[in-house]
Amino acid sequence: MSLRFKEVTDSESETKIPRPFDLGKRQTLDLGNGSEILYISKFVSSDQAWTWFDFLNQRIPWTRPTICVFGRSVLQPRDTCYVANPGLTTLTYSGYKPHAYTWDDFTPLKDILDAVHEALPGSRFNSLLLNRYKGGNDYVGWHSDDEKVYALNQEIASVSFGCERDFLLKKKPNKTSQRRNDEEPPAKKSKKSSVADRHSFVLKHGSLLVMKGYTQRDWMHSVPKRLKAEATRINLTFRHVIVD
Ligand SMILES: O=C(O)CCC(=O)C(=O)O
Ligand SMILES: [Fe+2]
Repeated sequence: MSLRFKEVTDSESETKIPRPFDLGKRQTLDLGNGSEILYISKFVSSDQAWTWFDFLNQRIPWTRPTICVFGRSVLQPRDTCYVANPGLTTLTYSGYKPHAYTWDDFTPLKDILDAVHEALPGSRFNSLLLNRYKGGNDYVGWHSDDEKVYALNQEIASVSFGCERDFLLKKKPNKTSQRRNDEEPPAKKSKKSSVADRHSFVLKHGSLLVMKGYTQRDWMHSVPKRLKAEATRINLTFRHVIVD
């Protein structure tokens, strides 16, 4: 059923290819209706992940922009930076248009992108949103990455470094799920939706989480405040802006 993980060990790639990447255990979570989460807890070794963390923490030109939420201007509760292939449509989210740096500005980002492409055959990401959470007060609220520049079924690959944080998923109350649940008797309906419509992951240092299929159309995600999480976390979400 949808709550169970399927585990696959890709031990061949570990022994044959010398690299800092350990694609050991892959877990998949079927969210239903064409949405799926893939999680690789040891995507990169801890040492490699700390090397990249230090580079990103020190060298990325982090900014904390003012964004517009429900018509009000607020300081975004985390630092951010954006990198994209030249010539792509400009990204706008919450009324904010981040400056697009190029991959050449930060060479290690190309290495991380290569590692992600290698782990996800067939993927071709062309942009990257970086987030830095400087402690448990920093967060990202419930949202979907469903801006017009992305396809409805775009895959997003999320790499985490530093402090572990909870990543939550919540199903949108959409028509698709309504139609499916209409076939159930009312008592069973509410119980079923409360169990399977929320999931959480602890995103580890050096991990890769992939939101696949229609996850952005049908689900929301968040990284909530966690007052005990004192250390800094850096997260990279690789995306694909539609090219006409
Ligand atoms: O920090 C994370 O794990 C998620 C970030 C995120 O959802 C986003 O940048 O859209
Ligand atoms: Fe997101």
